[in-house]
Amino acid sequence: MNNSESEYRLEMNGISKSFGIVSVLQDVNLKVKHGEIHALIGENGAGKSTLMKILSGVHQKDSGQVVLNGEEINPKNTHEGQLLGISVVYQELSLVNDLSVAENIYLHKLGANKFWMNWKKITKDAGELIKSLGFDINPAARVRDLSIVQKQVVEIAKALSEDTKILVLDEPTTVFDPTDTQKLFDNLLRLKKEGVSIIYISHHLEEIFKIADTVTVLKDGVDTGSRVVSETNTDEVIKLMIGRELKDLYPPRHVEISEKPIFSVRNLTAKDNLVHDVSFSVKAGEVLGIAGLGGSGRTETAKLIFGADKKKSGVISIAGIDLNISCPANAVKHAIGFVSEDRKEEGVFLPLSIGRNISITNFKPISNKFGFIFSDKETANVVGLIDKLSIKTPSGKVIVKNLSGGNQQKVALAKWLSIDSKVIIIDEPTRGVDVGAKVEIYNLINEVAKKGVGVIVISSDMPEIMGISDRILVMHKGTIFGELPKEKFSEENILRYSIGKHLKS
Ligand SMILES: Nc1ncnc2c1ncn2[C@@H]1O[C@H](COP(=O)(O)OP(=O)(O)OP(=O)(O)O)[C@@H](O)[C@H]1O
Repeated sequence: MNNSESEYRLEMNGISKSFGIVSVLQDVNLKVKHGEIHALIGENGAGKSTLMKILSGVHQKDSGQVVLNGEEINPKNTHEGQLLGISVVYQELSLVNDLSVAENIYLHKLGANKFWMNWKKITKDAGELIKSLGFDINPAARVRDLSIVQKQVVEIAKALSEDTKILVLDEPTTVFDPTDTQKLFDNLLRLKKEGVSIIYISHHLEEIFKIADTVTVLKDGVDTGSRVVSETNTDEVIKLMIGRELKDLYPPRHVEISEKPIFSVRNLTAKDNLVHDVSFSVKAGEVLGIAGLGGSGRTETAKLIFGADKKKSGVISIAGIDLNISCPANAVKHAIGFVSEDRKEEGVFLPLSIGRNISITNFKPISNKFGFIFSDKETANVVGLIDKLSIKTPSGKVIVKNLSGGNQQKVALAKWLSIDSKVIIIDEPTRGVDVGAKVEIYNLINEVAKKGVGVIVISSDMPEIMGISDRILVMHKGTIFGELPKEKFSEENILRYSIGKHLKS
């Protein structure tokens, strides 16, 4: 059999890559067949995205060989990668906010020798492409005005607007609810049938066992093995990933919950009415989960509380005292913390160091009365948190932009855990975070609750929200539709409330 008849469409052989003195990939092999879904998994910072960036032309390898359809390739940039049929949907959305959906999808077609495009036709094509994926988004809308779920769909449509041979999806479902995830899977199975090879990166192991044919595991820049999915199991895969067995994904909670609420909202209604009549309270030490489908108003409720969105009416109170929260700075002053779901836009400052990001919410302990920051104090302040959250970095001085996605998420979290909040709202706490680090984040949530903080966790991850909450509120159409005490937790009950149905008696 000569190379061009190989059973593999893609072979990445012995790939190594360093950034400066940091070695990120060492002698990595990845072999992907025609028309298969190949999962690529590993802890945060293991090198998954870097390997895919070498494949697509963003980075150049130091050594090794990439063979596509029997021919060695060396794309120098993403445009060359695209011409070879390699399309990547990155974890960090790369859309241009001020352009329309259609312009974003077809922008790359404006090559060096093309200055004019028929935008009317392109808008129509973009609409059809999105519809063919089973979603409904106005192709003429500005990307800035889309929800994060819609932005992710546009990213996927953009990747498919080319003649794609290899489609790489880097954690595509982190913003999706179960219905959207299923739609994506249907599309992937269709593409697979059409012969497209799909490389699927995810920290959700259940997704891998649902749709992937093969799985390759990376650990600290080395591939620790590939397995046929039907011949392996979760325990084996976790062991390849973290080098040990994992006992409790959801650590047991030993936290005393107060009698009285520490935080409450009454009849909270947004100026645009998209969220209306939301009333609930959280007790000190309690972890309150908020579930619901995308667009049900979970994140919008958090933003209203935090003063990031304007409210029409409603009362917010801490320890029984009514507050007037007009803006996020005001919310922080009243000891309300908020970890946003949109890491890139609102969660971290990418050009700043880890240390500055963590201390930005609270400069007082590390600055003098004129506001000068003592950088040694700042560094000392963050070292503990870096350690606690296992943020993979040589030092707190590293620029956040250069961290892996999951480690950026940990920085976003550490930023808020470093201040003394009375209530903290965490929107999708483990988005993009590997299974080992998830446990560390859950432990930290328990620790924060133990200090008497009321913790509100918004999550689309059903096992997670059931695993860490004391009580779950379910939102539907902008308001709270139902409340589940621990003994009523089940995926079915959450889903029923999410779609506006009552529980079966
Ligand atoms: N441009 C860069 N400069 C310096 N270091 C980098 C750069 N890009 C990535 N790294 C480092 O390379 C390592 C691997 O990162 P990568 O993004 O490939 O990990 P990952 O497996 O995709 O992680 P995650 O699951 O968190 O997304 C990390 O330690 C990261 O900090």
